[in-house]
Order: sequence, then structure tokens, then C-alpha cells
Amino acid sequence: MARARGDIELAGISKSYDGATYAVDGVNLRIPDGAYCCFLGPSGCGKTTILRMIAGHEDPTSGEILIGGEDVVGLPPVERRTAMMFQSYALFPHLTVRENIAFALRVRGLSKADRLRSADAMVEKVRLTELAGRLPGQLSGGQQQRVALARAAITEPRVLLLDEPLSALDEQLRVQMRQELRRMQRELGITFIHVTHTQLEAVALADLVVVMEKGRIKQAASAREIYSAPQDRYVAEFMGGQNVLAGNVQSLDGATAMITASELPAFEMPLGAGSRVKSGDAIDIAVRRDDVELRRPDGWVAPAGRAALPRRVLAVEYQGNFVKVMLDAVGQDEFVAYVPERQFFAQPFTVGDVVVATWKAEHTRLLV
Ligand SMILES: Nc1ncnc2c1ncn2[C@@H]1O[C@H](COP(=O)(O)OP(=O)(O)OP(=O)(O)O)[C@@H](O)[C@H]1O
Repeated sequence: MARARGDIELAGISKSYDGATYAVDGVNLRIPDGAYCCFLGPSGCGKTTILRMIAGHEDPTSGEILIGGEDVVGLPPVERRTAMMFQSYALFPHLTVRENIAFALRVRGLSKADRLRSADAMVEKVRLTELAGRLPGQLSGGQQQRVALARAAITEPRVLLLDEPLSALDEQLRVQMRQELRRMQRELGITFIHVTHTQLEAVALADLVVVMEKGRIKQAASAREIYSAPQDRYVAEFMGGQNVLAGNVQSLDGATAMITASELPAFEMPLGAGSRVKSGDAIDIAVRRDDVELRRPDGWVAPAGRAALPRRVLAVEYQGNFVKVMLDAVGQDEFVAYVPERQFFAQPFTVGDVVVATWKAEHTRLLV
């Protein structure tokens, strides 16, 4: 039998719990079969509600949810062929690892021997063979999580839904389990939908990152695109690593714009194809913190094609392979440069130093 398709389409789904406010507000999204998709956003933005609607634990107020082309709204969870892995792993304390995993097959009407045989194969896949006879209480957090993952995967779902799966683990284990999740997803070849409020987690794992705010999708794209081409101030600030400045379009000349921002001398930047800004528009611009270079003023004049912003060093924070240099705010916006560690220590700056923050004009991004 051909493997069931696990592509998902959310078509205009909304959810209101109280009939007045919307936890999810008109979401449209296609998630390809076999993708690792992360929903990312601050607490309360509706991530879990979307997950629960896909699983069938919650009905949308309006809209359609298609899995493998089939509208699943109204179908009970077991008929959707999705499985959910919860934050608290919800393992049975009196059953061994093997029995916990086999238990998920009880509804399938398999004999106990068959269930245990399948469980053994899954135990091997999640690398728990040595621990198969232990009780959950005798396992570490990471090991318990693997059991939970195996228990969800053994039902052969076409979509695996994970709600903040790594939040109970410490930092080191989180990184390890992140790799483990990705490995499992590749091995099983099914769609994973993972809810998180941690940017790094989403960026490290996902083929498709969905950034949400107040029940709506702000941007859905690859991690690299979201980071290097954020759509607006919200996404840029939420993903981090960027300076976002409020500015103005002073004038336009074909595909270039003369941009000014508070205290930033006017500079020319290329406009992307299809840009619709007009002269005089108030805009936001973003520049990556690692695209900013710091220079000592010493009579240095920025050549054409570079933006230059005179500033004072407010704070310096060592971060290992780079140094975070915080500069005086630009208007309301903070401004930070990430200087490679070796470069910084070849000519260190200290608090109070006057510097020129400069970057290639082409590295400036116009946010809509
Ligand atoms: N069962 C419920 N009844 C009423 N309101 C709810 C219910 N579940 C969630 N909400 C509300 O819906 C909104 C979205 O909640 P949801 O749990 O989907 O957000 P989230 O992004 O997953 O947040 P978190 O990261 O904190 O889990 C919130 O305002 C929340 O208070």
C-alpha cells in the first residue's frame, strides 16, 4: 500500500473560544508532505490552537483543514492518522519502555506478541534497546522523551505533532534532542509539525518556519529566508540578530532610493524588484548585526555604497566567537554590532569610545 500523504493545507482557518476574540485568525498555509515545519511565536499567539485543530482536539470556528487532500474537520483524532507528542510525556509509570511503546498499538487489535515485536523495532530506531526493560521513573528526561516519540511514531501517523517537545530539557540535552528529532523525521519520512517559542530551535530544525503574531501568520518560509529577508519589523525583531531603524525615503532614482533615518546621514540603497515605496514614505530598514563594521572615526569618510552612522559604545559583551558591541540608540531603536572575536581583540573598543558603524548599502533591507 502506498504511504498516506501527509501534506497539510490550512484554508482560512479561524478559531474563537469566546465568540468575541480570535485565537487563530484567518490562517492560510500549505505544508508539503514530509516537511519539518515549526510554528514559532510568543506565548498566546495561537500556535497550540493550530496544532490542536490539526490533531482534531479542537474544531475550527471556520475554515478547512486538509490532510493528504482530504478535509478532516469533524473527523475524530484517530481517523486523521496524526499523532501528538506532548510537553509532559505522559508515560505510564508502571509499564516498561517496551510496554509503553507497545501500548499505543492496543487499539489496532494486534496480538500482544505482535505489538511487542513492533515495539522492539521501534525501540531500536530510537536507540533505547538497552533500556527497554526499565520503567519511566528510571530514565532521564531525554530518554523519556525518546520513549514518547517512539510511542507516537509506532502508530505510523502521516503527521506527527509536537507541542514544545524540548521545553522540559536543559540546554545541552535540548541541542542533542533537536538532532534526534530531525534524524527521526528523516528516517520516518513523515510530516513533523513542531510548536516552539524559541527562535533557535525553529531555525535549527525546520524546512518551513511559520512566524505568528496574534493569531495570524506573519511570514512562512525557510529559516534562511526568514532570517535574511524578514518581511517586516515584527519578524526582524522577533528573529533577532538585526538592527531595525525607522526611516524615510528621501528620493527615488530608478531602482535606488535615498534613505534617511534618525541621525543616520542619507545613503543610497538598491531597491528590490517590485518595491512599491514612494518618495516621502516612512519605512523601516533592517541591517544584520554581523553586517555592521565598526571603525574609529579618525577622519574616515564613508565611500559611495556604504552607510555610516557615528555612534558611541554603550556596552561590550563577550559572546565567545564574536563580541556584541551595543551602541547608543538611534532614535527609539537600539543598535548593535557583532564583531568577530579575533578582529575585535586586534583593536578593542571600550565603553564611551566614539565609533562609526558602517555597512554596505546593499546589505540594507527595506521592510514593508
Ligand atoms: N481552551 C481555551 N479556552 C479559551 N481560550 C483559550 C483556550 N485555549 C487557548 N485559549 C486562548 O487562545 C489564545 C491562543 O492560545 P494558544 O495556546 O493557541 O497560544 P500559544 O501560542 O500556543 O501559546 P503558548 O506558547 O503560551 O502555549 C490565547 O489567548 C489563549 O488564552
